[in-house]
Amino acid sequence: MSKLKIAIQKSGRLYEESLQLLKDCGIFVNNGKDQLKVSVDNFPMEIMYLRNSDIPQYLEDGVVDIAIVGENLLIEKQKKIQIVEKLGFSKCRVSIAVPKEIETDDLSYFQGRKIATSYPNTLKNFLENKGITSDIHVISGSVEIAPNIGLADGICDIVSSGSTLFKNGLRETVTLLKSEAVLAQTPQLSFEKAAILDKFLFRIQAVLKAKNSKYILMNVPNDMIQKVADVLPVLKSPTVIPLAEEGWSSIHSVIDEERFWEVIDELKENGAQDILIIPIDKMVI
Ligand SMILES: Nc1ncnc2c1ncn2[C@@H]1O[C@H](COP(=O)(O)OP(=O)(O)OP(=O)(O)O)[C@@H](O)[C@H]1O
Ligand SMILES: O=P(O)(O)OC[C@H]1O[C@H](OP(=O)(O)OP(=O)(O)O)[C@H](O)[C@@H]1O
Ligand SMILES: [Mg+2]
Repeated sequence: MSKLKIAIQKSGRLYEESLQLLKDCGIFVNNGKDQLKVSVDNFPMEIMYLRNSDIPQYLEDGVVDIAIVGENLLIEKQKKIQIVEKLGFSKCRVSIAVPKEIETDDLSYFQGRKIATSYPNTLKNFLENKGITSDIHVISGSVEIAPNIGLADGICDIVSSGSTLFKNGLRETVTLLKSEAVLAQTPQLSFEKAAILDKFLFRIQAVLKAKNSKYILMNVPNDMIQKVADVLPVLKSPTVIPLAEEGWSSIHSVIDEERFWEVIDELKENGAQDILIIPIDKMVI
């Protein structure tokens, strides 16, 4: 029987959340990461632990079928690889930064100047579109140090919290792109493997939907049920269960976590009390 080969980062920013996602999908990995190729007992899948930066090539060559990889890296490596699902973690952006004393945010500052980066293709395309010609200096890590050691006038690198820039006396000026972890697939997938991918994707989507949703329950006077139901931005219609106390009901529903904060005041104004918000483990709609 075929197994779907998935590449996961061996160590780094994507590693833990990638494994957690597999676990949330009910896919249990027995071995530690020192073993670079691991089989899964309860799902037709084989896991390969690889460097994030090598993954786009492996996908293109069909060495692996699918992978969890940084979206920015797929853009950088310019491979024709399809993103199957955005996974919502390892969110970051690729930005240009300058020493904080440099006051301009204008890209023309970089005309003829030197920029250090680990993402030369992304930067080159961006600058070309803006009509700027710079000297792109490629380094593979610790890019933020470059201006301090006189290696470059600015940098182009990943920014998340901004703390690495701050600690190195740099200031973010222009954002080139936003990125998050994605599930990507090789261009050619057999019929059998595509069917396994569908099953895996179904599980991933159930996990992702559950992450963004909460189970909500509250007590409401019976004459206010309709008004409260109108306020709740719910999936279908809420479940209404009578309370032991005459004239009151408990309303249950599922709500987007973000929307909850928008409607909480209106729920209270319409008589909702004892509002509980509970995490959901999986969600299949
Ligand atoms: N500070 C960060 N916050 C959030 N996401 C990040 C951050 N740094 C990197 N990422 C994302 O995680 C991915 C992996 O980054 P990481 O630094 O772990 O590996 P890498 O340097 O790209 O590669 P390799 O596995 O080849 O050593 C990046 O491509 C990016 O999408
Ligand atoms: O804005 P922040 O939250 O500070 O994150 C940004 C930093 O994180 C990444 O480096 P990482 O720690 O992955 O080290 P690396 O250069 O060895 O990949 C990136 O290259 C930045 O240096
Ligand atoms: Mg990194």
